[in-house]
Amino acid sequence: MTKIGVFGANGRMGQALIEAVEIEKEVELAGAFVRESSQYLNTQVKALQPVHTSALQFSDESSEDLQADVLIDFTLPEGMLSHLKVAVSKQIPMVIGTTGLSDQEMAHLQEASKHIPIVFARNFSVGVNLLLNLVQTAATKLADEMDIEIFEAHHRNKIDAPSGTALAIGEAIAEAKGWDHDTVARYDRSNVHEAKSQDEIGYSVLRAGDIVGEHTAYFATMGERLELTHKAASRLTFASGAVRAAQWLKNKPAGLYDMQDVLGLK
Ligand SMILES: NC(=O)C1=CN([C@@H]2O[C@H](COP(=O)(O)OP(=O)(O)OC[C@H]3O[C@@H](n4cnc5c(N)ncnc54)[C@H](OP(=O)(O)O)[C@@H]3O)[C@@H](O)[C@H]2O)C=CC1
Ligand SMILES: O=C(O)C1=N[C@H](C(=O)O)C[C@H](O)C1
Repeated sequence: MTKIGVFGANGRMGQALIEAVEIEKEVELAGAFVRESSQYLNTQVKALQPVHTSALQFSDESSEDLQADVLIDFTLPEGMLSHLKVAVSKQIPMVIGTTGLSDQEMAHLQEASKHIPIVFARNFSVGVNLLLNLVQTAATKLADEMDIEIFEAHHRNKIDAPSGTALAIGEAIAEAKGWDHDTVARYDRSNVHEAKSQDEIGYSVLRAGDIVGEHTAYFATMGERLELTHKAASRLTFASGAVRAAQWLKNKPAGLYDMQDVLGLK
């Protein structure tokens, strides 16, 4: 039995994680953690998530007696970093899905992984992790004069853009091509008054309504176009993947792992 603690437990992903823990038989909820200032502190977890049957209450993430076999964080970069400090000080493995990290924030995460095992993934679905392999095949097998573009669509409340997944797809393509991603990434063409070059990766973003998460990598040339698309229909997909990662991580040595390690896709 793996005891799981969920940070940001009142958030969209926090709620999906609680549901995923409830569904999976080999795990149990050790804690549903919210900020000290949260209106949900000390209220029943099920008041927010009606399908949840646990009698647990939301508890304070800064509490001294916070305990779990594995902690899961899908919050914001600032919150994730403070949760990471807690995990390192208590020597608890951590699964992290928070996106929008700066290079400096990523460096903190890498440093922490010298002390505890961490799974960090910008997408916990099986499909997207397979897609990361498929785009590398397309990038290496297709002719060099392909235009490469990545499109992503998410719900109106998503803060970071492009999505972590879009960037992971772009980085996978750049790696396969032997390109430096930061050099070839093109986020905005509004001031570029010239034709598309074939050694760049263009990104475009849509934010609307309740879209859970859609990503397409385009490989296009004269006369044909290959589109590799993934569509997530429910946040439970990501949450179940994170719970699976937590079970996999429980007895691993310190280090930085990703969802492809968990799924054996490397
Ligand atoms: N890797 C993956 O597969 C996926 C990753 N994500 C990522 O997960 C993250 C969360 O997404 P989502 O659930 O939609 O967002 P929500 O806004 O619904 O939830 C964010 C949660 O983080 C908490 N939080 C924010 N700032 C802090 C802080 N400084 N300290 C402590 N807690 C904080 C919020 O608490 P409060 O309510 O008190 O503000 C809330 O509980 C995003 O980065 C998103 O991109 C999402 C889906 C899949
Ligand atoms: O914020 C979201 O919702 C999602 N975020 C992740 C990302 O940035 O790629 C994963 C998923 O697409 C949903």
